[in-house]
Amino acid sequence: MTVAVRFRRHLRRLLLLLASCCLLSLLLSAYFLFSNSTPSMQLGQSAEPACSQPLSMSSPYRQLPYPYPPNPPHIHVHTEPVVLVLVESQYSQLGQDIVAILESAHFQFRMEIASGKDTWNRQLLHQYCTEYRVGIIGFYRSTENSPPLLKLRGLPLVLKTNQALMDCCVVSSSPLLHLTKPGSDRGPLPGEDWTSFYSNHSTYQAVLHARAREGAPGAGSGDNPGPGFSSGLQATVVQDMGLYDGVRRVFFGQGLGYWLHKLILVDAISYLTDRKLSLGLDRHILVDIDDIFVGKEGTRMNAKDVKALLERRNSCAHRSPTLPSTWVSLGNSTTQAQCRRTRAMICSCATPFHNESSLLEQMVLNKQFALEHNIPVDMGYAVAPHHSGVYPVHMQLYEAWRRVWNIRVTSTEEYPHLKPARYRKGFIHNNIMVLPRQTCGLFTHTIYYKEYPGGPKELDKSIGGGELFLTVLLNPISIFMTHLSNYGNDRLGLYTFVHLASFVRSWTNLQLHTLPPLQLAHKYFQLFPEQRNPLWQNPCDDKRHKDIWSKEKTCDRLPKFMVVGPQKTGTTALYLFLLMHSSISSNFPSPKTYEEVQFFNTNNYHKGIDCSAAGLYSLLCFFVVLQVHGVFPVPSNVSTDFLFEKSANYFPSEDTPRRAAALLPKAKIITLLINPSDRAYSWYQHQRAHEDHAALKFTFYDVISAKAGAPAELRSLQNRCLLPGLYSTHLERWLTYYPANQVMIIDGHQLRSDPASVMDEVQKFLGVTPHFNYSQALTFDPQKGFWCQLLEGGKTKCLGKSKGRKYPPMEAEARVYLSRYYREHNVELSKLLHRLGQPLPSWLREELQKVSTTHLYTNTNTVS
Ligand SMILES: Nc1ncnc2c1ncn2[C@@H]1O[C@H](COP(=O)(O)OS(=O)(=O)O)[C@@H](OP(=O)(O)O)[C@H]1O
Repeated sequence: MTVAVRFRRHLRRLLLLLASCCLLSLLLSAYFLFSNSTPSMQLGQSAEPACSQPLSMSSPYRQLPYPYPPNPPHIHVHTEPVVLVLVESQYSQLGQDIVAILESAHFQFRMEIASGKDTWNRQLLHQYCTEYRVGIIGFYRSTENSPPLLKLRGLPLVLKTNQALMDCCVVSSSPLLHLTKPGSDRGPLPGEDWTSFYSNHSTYQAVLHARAREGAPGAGSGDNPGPGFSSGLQATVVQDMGLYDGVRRVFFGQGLGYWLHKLILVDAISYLTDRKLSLGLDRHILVDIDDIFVGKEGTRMNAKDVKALLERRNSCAHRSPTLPSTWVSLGNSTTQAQCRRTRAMICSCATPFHNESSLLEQMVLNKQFALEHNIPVDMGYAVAPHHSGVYPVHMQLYEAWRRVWNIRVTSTEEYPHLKPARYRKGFIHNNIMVLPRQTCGLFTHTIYYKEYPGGPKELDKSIGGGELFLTVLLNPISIFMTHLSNYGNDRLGLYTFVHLASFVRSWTNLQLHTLPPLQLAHKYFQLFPEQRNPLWQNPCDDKRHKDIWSKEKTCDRLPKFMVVGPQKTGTTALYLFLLMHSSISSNFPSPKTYEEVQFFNTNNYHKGIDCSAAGLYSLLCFFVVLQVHGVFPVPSNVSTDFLFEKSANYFPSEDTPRRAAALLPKAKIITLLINPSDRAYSWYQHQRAHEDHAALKFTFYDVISAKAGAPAELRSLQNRCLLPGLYSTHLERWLTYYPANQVMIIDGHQLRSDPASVMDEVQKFLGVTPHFNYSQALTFDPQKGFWCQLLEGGKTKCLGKSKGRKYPPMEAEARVYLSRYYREHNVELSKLLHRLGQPLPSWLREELQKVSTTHLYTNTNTVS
């Protein structure tokens, strides 16, 4: 199949999905794609962001399927708009620039590689956009081969290519403007490959104008570009108000290399989505001043510098306030020696983290010093030197901060990683709110404007539409770190923020504010509640994190694979069989959860991956620290040994796959499936054995067929019986986070009847050596009725009496009910297994057989 044919099919499927979602949600969306063009248009230079309907999976837990799922849980129900970005290649610079903006603005998007030369695609997209009122943003960039003039196919718009332009200005009457304030940017525009637009149709209005550069062809020629354009000026960004063919569009006459295009792009998305994807006008900024006590002699602030800082701050605060107030965070000495010498206010000192008492001792000294010198001690905000202990998290620091300083807020640029900056996030750990910190280019060693790395122009560029400006534009809350020396000498810190505020004020309608750290942090997590819970990563995957991760900690002991369940499918048998292999080991049992760690789906996760008394059950504690206490086997060889954990309730957990993939992206995942009806029944019997009140009181049929108004305990038992059996839904979730070749799906019935052959497959899947011969090591125990470990002398070691219980067979009525209940899910599972190239287990074939028999029966009935 050619790429074009495949893309066409893919696109058709995608659009059908989007279309059906539009109908479902009745949300209008915008959808941007490349403009269609004359035959000479090069899609290699085009990339199109498109807004469409949202993707969000309905949770099977939110709606219990009663009596049969009204909406099968695999149906996508869209609730938020999504941008669809069509790029010609994944290496497209323009595509990457667009994605960077969408990510920074927290707009959901989906990227597709598309060939715009295909007329069929264009027709399909046009039809889609017209029908669902989806807007289009297109970029046109001239090449050497572009004809000087060309007409856009199907639209009354003419393009003039390869121009050198100057003096760009924002057209004040453009209805597209939201963040952007009209203004003029004097001087030449970057590049000589600009395209401008002309039209006689009133649907087009200019958004940006420029003039031909003096001496360039066409300069001063007095073009008449059309009714929506100013005579003699070139329109380099135009908006189509949809009066011609019903589709609203915005066209850019170049990529996003020019800073003003980035600003206009954000407004264009907002305009075409009727403000559904839009940034508010408020921006909060906090500027920390660090290294108060440790600046080199001669570079520290003097009294005049302090006065200048305060004056500037007060004057700006008076005017609306446009220059943020600064909240001074003192401390952060670079070494412990300096720390001791200066006893700075919040000098937590990088080492030694493992020694909580010495950390506490030093903090107490620092606090005393602060109190003696009337330095405020009640801000609840601190930063750590080099981000040590904040991320990756060291419990000792968090504890000491809380106990000595009552710290409630900190900031770091390390979570989840330093780069790319736009991915930085916040989280809350141990009741301390950690905010993302942004970079502003003022490093400790940068003292003079003229010595700015790369030259002063670099700083001015960053302020004037570059990185610093974009940080403020795209983040509702920005925290910057500066250093004392930046406010002495030539006062580069002041220069930077005063100019930044003035640039923001001249080009945008943004309102700049500041707040004390605690209020700012509350605001941050109100805006981004989804960031509250952290997502732990492996500290050894990032060199910077590894460097600040305490020396006595190691990442070698993280699991290489996980048995994730679901419960009652034979996970304990698999666990026992795996441990018989000389290269495979696991955690030792815990008093509460026996062999299961249950880290990712319980409160243990919130304790973090660091080990302390509080984090006793955290994963790394199991795999790292408990070995210190002799609880965990020390591996003989880290690279050939296979550590694993088995927690059977991971399988249906919403959070686990995401959390596991963040910490253990390379881990292999093993899941076992038995007939979901048998699984439900086994769970019910398990609960009876544990004297669960509802399980003892109600029959199995009562449980599975309980209606919406049934008692809570009954409904809860029903959920736990039925929901883990929605296999396709749960598997799809795992497959969103792990590639298919890292996931093994075992037929649990086969494990029960022929464990040796299953264990051979498992060994192959894991790549574990040496090969272990399970057919010699396992034997069928007729008394137990299951396969068990064969011990020396012919004795057997079987699982305890809670595995392989004796109970009456399931009633026929319940089986019929459950077969119907799981019918659709089993069909979905068969499709999924087919997609993965996996054989169907015999229980699934039998269930599918029932489906086709029922269909036949229904059809016959209908005909007769
Ligand atoms: N070799 C062997 N020995 C004992 N039991 C075996 C074995 N192989 C599979 N099974 C089946 O495993 C079922 C228990 O599954 P789990 O271990 O996953 O249960 S749990 O979720 O950990 O409680 C258990 O379910 P019940 O029969 O309902 O007790 C068994 O059917």
